[in-house]
Amino acid sequence: MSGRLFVRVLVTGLVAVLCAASPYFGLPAWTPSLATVVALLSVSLMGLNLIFGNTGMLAFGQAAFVALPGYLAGMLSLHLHVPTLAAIALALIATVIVANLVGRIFIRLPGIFFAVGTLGFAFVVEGLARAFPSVTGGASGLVFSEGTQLSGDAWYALALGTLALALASYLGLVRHRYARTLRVVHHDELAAAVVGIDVARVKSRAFTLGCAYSALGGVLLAYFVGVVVPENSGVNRSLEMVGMVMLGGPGRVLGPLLGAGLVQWMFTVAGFAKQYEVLLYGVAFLGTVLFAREGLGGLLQAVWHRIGSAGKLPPQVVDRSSEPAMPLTVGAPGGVALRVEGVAKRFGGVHAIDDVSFEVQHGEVFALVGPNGAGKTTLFNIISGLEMPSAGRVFVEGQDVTSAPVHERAAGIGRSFQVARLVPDLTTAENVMARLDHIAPHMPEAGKRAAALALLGRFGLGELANSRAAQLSAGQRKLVDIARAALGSPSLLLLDEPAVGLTEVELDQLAGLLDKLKQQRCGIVLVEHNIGFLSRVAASGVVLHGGIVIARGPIGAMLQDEAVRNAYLGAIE
Ligand SMILES: Nc1ncnc2c1ncn2[C@@H]1O[C@H](COP(=O)(O)OP(=O)(O)OP(=O)(O)O)[C@@H](O)[C@H]1O
Repeated sequence: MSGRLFVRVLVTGLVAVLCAASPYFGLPAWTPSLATVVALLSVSLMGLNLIFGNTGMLAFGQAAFVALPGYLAGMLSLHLHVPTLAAIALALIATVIVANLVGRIFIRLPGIFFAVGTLGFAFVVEGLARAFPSVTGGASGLVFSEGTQLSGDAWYALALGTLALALASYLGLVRHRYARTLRVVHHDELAAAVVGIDVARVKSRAFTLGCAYSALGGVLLAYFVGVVVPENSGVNRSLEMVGMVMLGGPGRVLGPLLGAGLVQWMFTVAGFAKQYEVLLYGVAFLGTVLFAREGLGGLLQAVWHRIGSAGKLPPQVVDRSSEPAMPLTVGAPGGVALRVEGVAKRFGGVHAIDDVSFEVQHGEVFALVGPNGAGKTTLFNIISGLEMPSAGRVFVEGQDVTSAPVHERAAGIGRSFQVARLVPDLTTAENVMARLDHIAPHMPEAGKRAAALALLGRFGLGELANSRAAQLSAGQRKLVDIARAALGSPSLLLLDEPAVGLTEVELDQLAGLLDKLKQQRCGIVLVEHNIGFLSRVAASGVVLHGGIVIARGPIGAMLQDEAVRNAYLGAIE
């Protein structure tokens, strides 16, 4: 263990021990009982943090999954006389099953509908708790007496143990590959799908897993407090949970603990001056949203990094440009990388493209040209799997991929966008690794890093490896986006207006990059309005106009064609 790491572990351990012992210091209102509530609530909030903070899903009804296991366990004990531990276990299993079903239903809904759906679920759970008083205790709730069999200190120890286990599992889970995957999904679902992430599956699993944490904290909290009431599962409670996650720092490991600790302590202190309670909440939440969006966790992390990096040299970029980035899957010389066969797409009454066919060879740069609205993006979306065609077929390396989902095509098809779709707070290398996570899932972390550095080095972008994407110029981001698309030597690269916004130097860099990709026998399809650049790098192509192919062949002859000049005059002259 290095000296610096040893100091960090020692400091962390000391702080953890001090925090655990703090309820016995006689701080105002900070008692073992309150600390038990905070610890168990933090476990529940960790679930919401995973769903909302890490994955970006607007789960506004999370309290339902905190209260539900309490109700289920209570009803099993009360009505069916199931022993306590078995009732808790069964209640947890049932809650996770319900969460999985709810997740599967709502996860495919766009942001606000997911939020409203989860709110609706919270209403349903609260409504059921009120509607059947003979089973649920109605407005006065279900009372548990089992919790009193443990002393206050024993409860505190149990809560701390549960929190420690939850934190350890969370830290083990949300790192490296999984952390990057969640970041990319959170930031940009379309880019996530194109780098190979099965977005619906990732979101559904994160939701179920998050609900499992919420349920664990919730069921223990119900036994500790001795009662579960309908309000515990309702919308107000759910929104308070969101507020606590925001206050602690969304996506931060310690965010739930900090948020729960501060809010519950404020709540207890303000309890002595009840009229200030809501005002305190309001000020704390507004202050977070307006002035500290990274929450308390973000502030602490900044301080921690400052201490950790004092006197430390900036990370060295290792030049691995001479190493192969990954085993090259080189296409057969002269083979067909892409065949588009009679593809059509209708959006209602709009014929975006109609009966488009062409082939792209390995090692060829193929131009897809046309005025705005010609159907180029729609065609790219169909080839990469973001849209299904209304008619026709798409073959990559001779394989019919027409109905394959986008993430399953990612290894064979790399795609870049008009505006680079990188995650701003990940480094350049991490953004590149996010693609490797899914096209080479079994590669060890160190191997992925080496492969990312090698790729960036080979394309002259090695110096950017440790910079956050937000620090790069627009042109640099674009080059990184293109290099990332080329990772793993896909059979086919779809580049959407790669030259837009690049300086002369960057254009030369891009031309060099395309040359290297041609040598790797990659088939490249280029949508580009910069005719000078196009003529420099592409040999042949097709011109689309109004969704149909109006010209095809060698680039020079194609652009001289009368019909093309009429349709596309502004761009060519
Ligand atoms: N999701 C959609 N729903 C309805 N119409 C659409 C949709 N996507 C594209 N279209 C229509 O399909 C046609 C082709 O659009 P597309 O974006 O593919 O053209 P483009 O050549 O990429 O244009 P640009 O260069 O401006 O991006 C346009 O008429 C557009 O309005």
